[in-house]
Amino acid sequence: MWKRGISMLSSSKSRLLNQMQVAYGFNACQVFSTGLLNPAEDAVSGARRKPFVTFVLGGPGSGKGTQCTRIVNTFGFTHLSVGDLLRKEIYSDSENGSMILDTIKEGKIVPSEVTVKLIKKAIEASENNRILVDGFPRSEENRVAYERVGGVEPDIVLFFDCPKEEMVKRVLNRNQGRIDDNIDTVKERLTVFEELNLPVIKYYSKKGILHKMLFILRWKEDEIHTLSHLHKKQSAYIDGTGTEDEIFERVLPIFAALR
Ligand SMILES: Nc1ncnc2c1ncn2[C@@H]1O[C@H](COP(=O)(O)OP(=O)(O)OP(=O)(O)O)[C@@H](O)[C@H]1O
Ligand SMILES: O=c1ccn([C@@H]2O[C@H](COP(=O)(O)O)[C@@H](O)[C@H]2O)c(=O)[nH]1
Ligand SMILES: [Mg+2]
Repeated sequence: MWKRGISMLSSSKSRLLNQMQVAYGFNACQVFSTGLLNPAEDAVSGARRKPFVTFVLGGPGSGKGTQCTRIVNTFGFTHLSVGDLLRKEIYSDSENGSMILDTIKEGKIVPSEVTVKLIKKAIEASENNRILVDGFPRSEENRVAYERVGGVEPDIVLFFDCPKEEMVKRVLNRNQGRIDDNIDTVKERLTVFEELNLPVIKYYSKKGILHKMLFILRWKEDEIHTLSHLHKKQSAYIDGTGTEDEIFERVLPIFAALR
């Protein structure tokens, strides 16, 4: 699968990968073949290896899905968009379908037991050891429920920071027919993000596994100093503004060690 991926690389992607080789000292082909060498199961014992999990966080329209696609193409991760997993449930006759539909329409958060079960199932079904979990955990309750079931924390947490006005603009221009891409739901999603998701981001920041620091700048200025003072060493800034290419340039160094 990865070999086929390489042959399908467009010339612009190849150029970008070559630039990466120069900038970060690794070879794009190595990255793809590492995907082959990093299956979910141990080659000798056949036992399931601990997945290498990255949580991708950010407000609505901050560019999580867009950047996940690039990380997948470059570093051989499997992308689990939790929003997409939930949307599939709506159309799959699941007992929770109508509850999920209502919750998404309202911009609220689906109960942890539902999302954690879906994530666990998707990780177990993946043949890849590298997993991007996009859009989860949305709340402290989500985070604790995931840790209780999985027994582990994520290896990396990314946070795409974006001003509210830009996020709203992107969501309203998305044009993918999502039922929550309207001004009323977006307003609610922003409120939920601020009240329930920011505490999760702050938690990971304190643990030193958050690859983003200056988010506080846009949300709670008084806390910038404390957090950046405590966690300067472990943090890398991902500003979610600018072009998709510019943002991906900020993401690349975080995964460069994964050869
Ligand atoms: N850097 C960018 N500049 C302008 N538009 C962008 C940028 N990155 C993504 N977009 C566009 O903004 C919209 C939202 O992006 P995306 O779907 O990746 O966000 P998201 O964080 O996954 O949002 P959600 O939480 O609602 O799923 C898409 O239409 C995407 O094409
Ligand atoms: O962990 C999650 C993830 C998502 N939701 C609900 O889905 C929508 C859409 O999610 P996107 O990540 O923007 O695709 C979100 O607003 C929530 O209603 C959730 O409850 N829990
Ligand atoms: Mg998304």
